Amino acid sequence: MEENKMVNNDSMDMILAKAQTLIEALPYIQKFNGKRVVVKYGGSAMVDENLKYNVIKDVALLKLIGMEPIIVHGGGKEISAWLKKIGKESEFVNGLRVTDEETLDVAEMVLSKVNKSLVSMMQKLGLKAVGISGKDSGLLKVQKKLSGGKDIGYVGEVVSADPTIIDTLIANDFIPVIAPIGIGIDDYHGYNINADDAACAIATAINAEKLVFLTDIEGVFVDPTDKTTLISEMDINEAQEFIDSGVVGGGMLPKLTNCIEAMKNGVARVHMLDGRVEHCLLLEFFTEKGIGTAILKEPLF
Ligand SMILES: Nc1ncnc2c1ncn2[C@@H]1O[C@H](COP(=O)(O)OP(=O)(O)O)[C@@H](O)[C@H]1O
Ligand SMILES: CC(=O)N[C@@H](CCC(=O)OP(=O)(O)O)C(=O)O
Repeated sequence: MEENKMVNNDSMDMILAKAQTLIEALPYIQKFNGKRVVVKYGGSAMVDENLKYNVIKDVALLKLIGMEPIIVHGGGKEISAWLKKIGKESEFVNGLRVTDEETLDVAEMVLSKVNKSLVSMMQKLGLKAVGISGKDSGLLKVQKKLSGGKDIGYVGEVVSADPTIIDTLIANDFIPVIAPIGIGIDDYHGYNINADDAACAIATAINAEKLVFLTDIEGVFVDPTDKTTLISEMDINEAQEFIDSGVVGGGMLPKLTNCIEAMKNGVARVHMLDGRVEHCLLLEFFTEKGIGTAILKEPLF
C-alpha cells in the first residue's frame, strides 16, 4: 500500500477517540432536541476575537443539532472603554452602571455594535441570526431600578418580558441575539439593564431548558482561592445555603440569586461556565462530567 494511504495506529486511535466523543454526546443531543437554551455571553470571552468566534461556532453547532439557542449579550468592558474615549469615567453601584442620558446613549450604541458583530459572525457560519434589543416588540419592559435606595439613572429592572418576538424568530429558524436595553413601562424611555438580569428575565419568560452564563471564573467555588473546590453540581437548596453562609460573594452573588429565582419560575437548569475556555459550551453540554457548575432541580438521567 502507498505510504500516504496507510492508516497508522496513532491516527486510528485518534479517529476512534473522535467517534467515542460523538457517541458520548448522543444521549444529550437526544435529550435537548428542540429545547431552548439561553446563553448569557459577556466578560473576557467577549473581548478576545478568537474566543468570540469559538463561542459563536459552539452556538451554531447547538442550533444545527436541533436545539434552540438564544444569545443575550453584555459588553460592559466595551461600554467602559468607549466612555473613557469621550472622557467619562464609569461608576458602578452594587455592580450596576450609573447611567445618565449620555451614558445611556453610549451604552446603546456600543451594545448595538456588539450585537451586530455577533450577528455577522453567525452569518459567516451560514446561520440566520437577528439582532434586537429588549426595546423591540416590547420584549423587556422595565421600571427604574434603585440600588440601595439610590437613584442611579436610567438603569432598568425588568417588570415584564414578552416572548412573542423570540417565538416568532425561532419559528422562522432565526437565532435571536439580544442586547440588554429595555423600554420604560411608563415613560417609554430607554433603560440600561444588567445583562445577567436580562438573561434571567428572558430565560424565565420562555421557560428555557437551560440558562448558561459565560463568565470569567471556572464556576462556583467553596473557596475561590482554592481551585480544587469547584462545585460541579448543586441543587437550588444547596445554592441558597452557599449564599446564606457567605461562601458566595462578589459578582457571583447576584448571579446565583437571580438563577435561583429563574429556576423557581420555570428554568430547568443553570450552568456557570468559564468563557475563557475554548468550546466551553460543548464541553459542558455534551460530556458526562462537564467543566463548570451546574445548578439543577433534579438529576438529568
Ligand atoms: N464562591 C465563589 N465562587 C465563584 N466566584 C465567586 C465566589 N465568590 C465570589 N466570586 C466572584 O464572583 C465573580 C464572578 O462574577 P462577575 O465578575 O460578576 O462575572 P461576569 O463579569 O463575568 O458576569 C468571580 O470572578 C469571583 O471573583
Ligand atoms: C446597568 C448595567 O450595569 N448594565 C450593563 C450592561 C452590559 C453588561 O451587563 O455587560 P457584561 O455582562 O459584559 O458585564 C453595563 O452598562 O455595563
